[in-house]
Amino acid sequence: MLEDLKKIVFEANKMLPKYKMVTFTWGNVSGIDREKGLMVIKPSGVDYDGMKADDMVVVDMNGKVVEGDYNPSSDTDTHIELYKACPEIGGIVHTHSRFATSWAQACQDIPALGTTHADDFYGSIPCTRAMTKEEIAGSYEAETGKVIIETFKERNINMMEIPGVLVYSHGPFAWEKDPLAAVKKAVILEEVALMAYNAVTINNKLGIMQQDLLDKHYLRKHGKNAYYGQKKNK
Ligand SMILES: O=C(CO)[C@@H](O)[C@H](O)COP(=O)(O)O
Repeated sequence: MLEDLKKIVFEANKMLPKYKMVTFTWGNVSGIDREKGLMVIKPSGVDYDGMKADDMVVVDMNGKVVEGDYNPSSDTDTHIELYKACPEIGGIVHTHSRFATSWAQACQDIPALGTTHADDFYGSIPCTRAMTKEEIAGSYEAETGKVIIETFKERNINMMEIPGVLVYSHGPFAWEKDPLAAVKKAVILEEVALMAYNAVTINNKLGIMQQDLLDKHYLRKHGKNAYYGQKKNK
């Protein structure tokens, strides 16, 4: 039901200020009803404090508003491009969380340095290239989505194994199978951005963590024999 999705997307958006992922009206969360071909997203520039579920904006997959009184988020076309590219995505989050945005502004991948990172991202979190003048002058947000997809294709990264990206000079996007899980992933992305910043500040000669350790932790949570949250064997 679209009303249920609006409530979920609303709750997910309200988690952003709760987890201190945004200031003022920055950031946005969306969800998708693939059967109806509709996306629900935060209204643009509306304060989180007074926001209601009914303020969420419903758009079709061309970005046309089909329900809602406000303009949809200015990042709507970026979200749409990501949903079109990866059918497994059910929720997308964009924030300006401080440390992830700092890595995006520095145009540096967030390196995989520890098991906290490995639990949720199967490798370094990529930063996109700078966009061309034409891309910026054109449909910037849609082009942003296309550049994200290009980054993952060129680097042969599975979007659900590393469900996050840094958009150069902009900030992080994170995604998951639903909006609430996507917000959790965005919070973890910010945490590992902070940890990585501290680690490289303490030791600027750090390399990426051992692949064996990365594999063990990622697969322990996401592999076919996942351990976390599973009932113990009889
Ligand atoms: O990067 C920007 C603005 O610089 C946007 O991503 C805002 O952070 C959120 O915009 P709306 O979702 O309110 O349109």
